[in-house]
Order: sequence, then C-alpha cells, then structure tokens
Amino acid sequence: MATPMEIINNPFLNKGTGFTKKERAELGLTGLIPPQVQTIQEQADQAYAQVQSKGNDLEKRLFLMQIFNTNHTLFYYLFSQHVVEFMPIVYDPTIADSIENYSELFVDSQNAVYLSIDEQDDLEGTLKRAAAGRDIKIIVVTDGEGILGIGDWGTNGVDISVGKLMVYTAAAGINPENVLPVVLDVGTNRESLLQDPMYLGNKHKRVRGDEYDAFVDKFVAAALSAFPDLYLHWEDFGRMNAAKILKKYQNKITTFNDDIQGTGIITLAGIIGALKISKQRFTDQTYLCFGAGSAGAGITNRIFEEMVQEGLSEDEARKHFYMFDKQGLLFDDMDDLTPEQKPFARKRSEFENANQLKDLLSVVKAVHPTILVGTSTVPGSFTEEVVREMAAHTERPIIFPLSNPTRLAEAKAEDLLQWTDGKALIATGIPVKPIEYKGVTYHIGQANNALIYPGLGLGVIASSAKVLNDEMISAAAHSLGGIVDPSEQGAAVLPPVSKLTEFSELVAIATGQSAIDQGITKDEVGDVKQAIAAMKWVPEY
Ligand SMILES: NC(=O)c1ccc[n+]([C@@H]2O[C@H](COP(=O)([O-])OP(=O)(O)OC[C@H]3O[C@@H](n4cnc5c(N)ncnc54)[C@H](O)[C@@H]3O)[C@@H](O)[C@H]2O)c1
Ligand SMILES: O=C(O)C[C@H](O)C(=O)O
Ligand SMILES: [Mn+2]
Repeated sequence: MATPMEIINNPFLNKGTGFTKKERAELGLTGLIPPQVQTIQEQADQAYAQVQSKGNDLEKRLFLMQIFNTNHTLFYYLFSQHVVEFMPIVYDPTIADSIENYSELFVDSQNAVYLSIDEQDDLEGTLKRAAAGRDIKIIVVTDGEGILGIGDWGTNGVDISVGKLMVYTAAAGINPENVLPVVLDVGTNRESLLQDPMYLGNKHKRVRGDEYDAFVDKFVAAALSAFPDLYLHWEDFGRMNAAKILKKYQNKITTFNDDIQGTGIITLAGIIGALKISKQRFTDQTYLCFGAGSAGAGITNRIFEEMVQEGLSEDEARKHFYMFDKQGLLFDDMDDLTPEQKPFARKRSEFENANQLKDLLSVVKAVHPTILVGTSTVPGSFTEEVVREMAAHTERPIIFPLSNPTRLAEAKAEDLLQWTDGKALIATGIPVKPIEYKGVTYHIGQANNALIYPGLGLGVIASSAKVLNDEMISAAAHSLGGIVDPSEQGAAVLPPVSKLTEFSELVAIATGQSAIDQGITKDEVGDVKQAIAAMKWVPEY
C-alpha cells in the first residue's frame, strides 16, 4: 500500500482537501492536509476563480497545469465543466506558447516519457517504469519536428503529447491512468534551442536516415512489448517522416496519425456539413489544397477517397483535385514531389500558362476551385483578391484556413465573410467566436482534429480493433457530418465544441461498429455502445 506521502504526491490518487475524514484516518492523512473537507465542486469553484484572476491565457494554462500536476481528478472535473473556455487554454493555441517556452517554464514532467536517441538501451524498461503498473492503452508520441505550424521544437514538443492526451480524457472519457505521453528526442535543428543554455533536450542536430528509422522501430517494438493492447497515436512529425511511418505500421498494428488521418476526417466532415448547407453535390466540387504537407496531403487523400466512394472512378475523381505547395501548382515533371503529392500533380499541358501558376491567385483564376483548404503555415495567404476571385466562380465557396496556431491562419473568418458577402462556408483550425454580419449571426465550425481523434480512439479501443482502416475512418467522418442543422442561416459546418463529449461518443460508436462489422476485432464485442460506456471514466471522488 502507498504511504501517506506517496498518496498526496501522486496526481492519480491525490484528492487534496477532498479526502473525507474517514479516508484521512484510514490512509494516515490526518494532519497532512488542512482540516476542512471540501467537495470536488467547492475545490473546482475555488480553482475556477483563480483561473479568472490570471492576466493572460498562458498564465491560466500554467495554473491549470499546476492542478493537473497535483490532482488529475480535480483537473478533469474542472476541464469538463468549462470545455469551450478551457480548450484553447489547455490545448491549441495556448499550447504553442508553452512549447516555445518549455524549458523556461519547466516545473514537472507530467508523467511524460523522454526517450533519447542517445540513451536507447532500455526503452521498454523506461516505458514500464513511467507507467508504474498502469494499464497503458494510448500513447501519443511526437518527435517534435512539426509542432502545429511552428516547426521544430525538439524535446519541448512533449507538451503536444501531454495536451492531446488531456483532450482524449476531456472529450471521450479516456481514463488518465490508461495514457502515456512520449517524446522521441532525436535532436533539434532549431539553432536558437541549440544555443540556449536552458534548453532541456539533446543539444545536437536531428539524427536522420537509418539511425532515426531504427530508433523509431525500436520504440514501437518496446511500446508494444510493454503494452500489448496499445493504440499508438503519432503527432506532429516532420513531413519527411510522418507519412512514411504511418505507411509502415498502419496495417500491422493499431495505430493512427492525427495530422494525416485525423485532419482528413474532420475536414471531410466539415465539407459534408458545408455541402448540406449549400445543397451541392460532392462529386461536382473542385478541390484546391494549399500547403500539401502531412495535413494537406492527408486531407486531399480523404476527400479523394470519398469521391471514389460516391461513385467516381479513380481517374475521374483525380481530375477534381489540385495541389499547391512552395513551388506553386504541383506538376508531374517536378523532381521534388513527395510520394503523397505525386498522385495529385497535374500535367503542364492542361494549362496555357502553366509556367505562371506559381502564386495562389493565378491558380485560383486557372482552376476555379469550389473548395480551398489551407494547411500551409503561411499567414494571410488567402488574400481578399484570392477570395473574391474564388467567389466570382462559385455560389458558396468552401474555405477552410486550417493552419495553427492563430497567428499562422491563412485568413480570418471575419474577413472571409466580408469578402464573400456572407457566402463563404468556413471552418478554421482554432476556435472563432460567432460573427455578426449584416444582421445574421454566423457560427464558425472548428475543423481541428481534436474534434475527432478522441472519439476515434475510444471506438478503436472499445471495439478492440486490430487496425484502424479506411472504412472505419470514413464511418467516423460521416458520423459527424450528419449533425449539422443546415436550415438555420449562419449555421456552422461542424458541430460546436460545447457538444464535444456527445459527438465524441457518436464518432466512437461509428468507428467501433465499423470494426465489428468488418470482423477485425481482437475480442468478440457484442454491443459497441455497451463497450464504450464501460470504458468511460468520470472525474469524481
Ligand atoms: N486544423 C487542424 O486540425 C490541423 C491539423 C494538422 C495540421 N494543421 C496545420 O496545418 C499546418 C501544416 O501542418 P503539417 O503538419 O501539414 O506541416 P507540413 O510541414 O507537413 O506541411 C506544410 C506544407 O506547407 C508547405 N508550404 C510552406 N510554405 C508554403 C507556401 N508559401 N505556399 C504553399 N505551401 C507552402 C510546405 O512545403 C509543406 O508541404 C500547420 O499550421 C498545422 O497547425 C491543422
Ligand atoms: O494540434 C492542433 O491544434 C491540430 C493539429 O494537430 C496541428 O498540428 O495543428
Ligand atoms: Mn498536429
């Protein structure tokens, strides 16, 4: 049995002033906490008042993390009571500030695991010691190279693993005891970190090539050996590794890349929602991907698969897609295309002015997209001219500036509405408050993978699916798109974050049911809803 001090110092066990007199007597805690016993609601009210007194979102986040570090139950109780208010503080965009200042702000490892490429003798032992006997069902792992749109932050990236897992619990009721955040520290190429005496990660350039691949392989083997029922979630790897790693493992183990697959699902759900509003057909759309990296290519591929499912042949479907990256419109004669870009690269012969298609405006003029999705990290790139040009050729342009955090978004929702006279159907990566425009209140959907991955993971785990495949992914996307009420003027294309727990459950049911229907579960699961309900963790004493 744990000693009194071990209990108080363990965030999984600690209740602070919430321990009853009886518990205090039984556990030897009498006198080790102030005499008054508080209910969890009283503790939450007190903590919420403290949060309100903080001057900015980063301060609020730091205070909330203090509660997380000491008492997980109270943290999740409080988070679940204020999901809409706390999501942007605990998670994106404020998490970007905490990552950029990780070393300066460091106080606690938050039960994360730091696996260094320079000390890889006992990866499995390290993972097991971190779990300390807990039954780990989900790992979120990053190597910190492609954090949101802010790039390479080395070991600081661990915060994204911690933050993504917090949302798993807040949205889908995953027991915090079942999760483990991991960072693979393979170095960093950010010179300012390498020069910073305070930087807490490995102070050398990123290890690349075979040595990197071998380290990742070793990690996967160690994680699966330590935790056989693991669902392995990859987050914010660089463009050169993300898709490669996913491809290697997706048919072998239960695994998921959030930037590629999660973003693909939420964006498809948003487009389905938008088309419900505009009453247009999916197969009539022309899609322009702006920023064809992990997320951009992942989304394009998902939308493409949907067109094929809607009845188009692959060749027909492909004609509906254009990709734009640093080089401009992507053509098949370019020698620096990624494997994910190649299938969507066009022929120069399709255009009279192919060599001029190097800026977004010229491309929009040439291809007349009906859907424009930004995952470029280039702020303000959806200019007034670009948007007006797009709107001149389509009645309800679907425009999703998805780059995070806030300062990197391709456009502001408010501007998009103005430039299109309220016609644009918009989703953004970060939360946006409702916008009044010409007497109508426009609700802006948040196309952030956080709206999908918690439910998806819950569905996979509850159904004991062996893999996460395309059918399950498609089922997840459709489960969300159906919730939108298109009749209301100014309706959002995606459901609001305030309903996060409800629709996470819908996503979980759709995902889990698909696995069961396909017969790809490890155990026999009769009723998916029951299996999901049985997994739900509720923050209470
Ligand atoms: N809303 C969401 O749920 C969500 C999910 C994943 C990623 N994102 C955002 O998408 C952005 C990209 O993330 P990623 O993981 O795909 O990164 P990535 O590095 O894999 O992709 C970025 C791509 O943009 C391209 N790019 C850079 N400059 C450009 C320019 N001037 N014009 C056109 N393309 C340019 C890059 O070459 C690269 O291919 C980030 O800001 C990230 O926050 C959002
Ligand atoms: O973390 C987010 O907010 C979404 C996404 O995974 C990203 O990398 O931007
Ligand atoms: Mn991400």
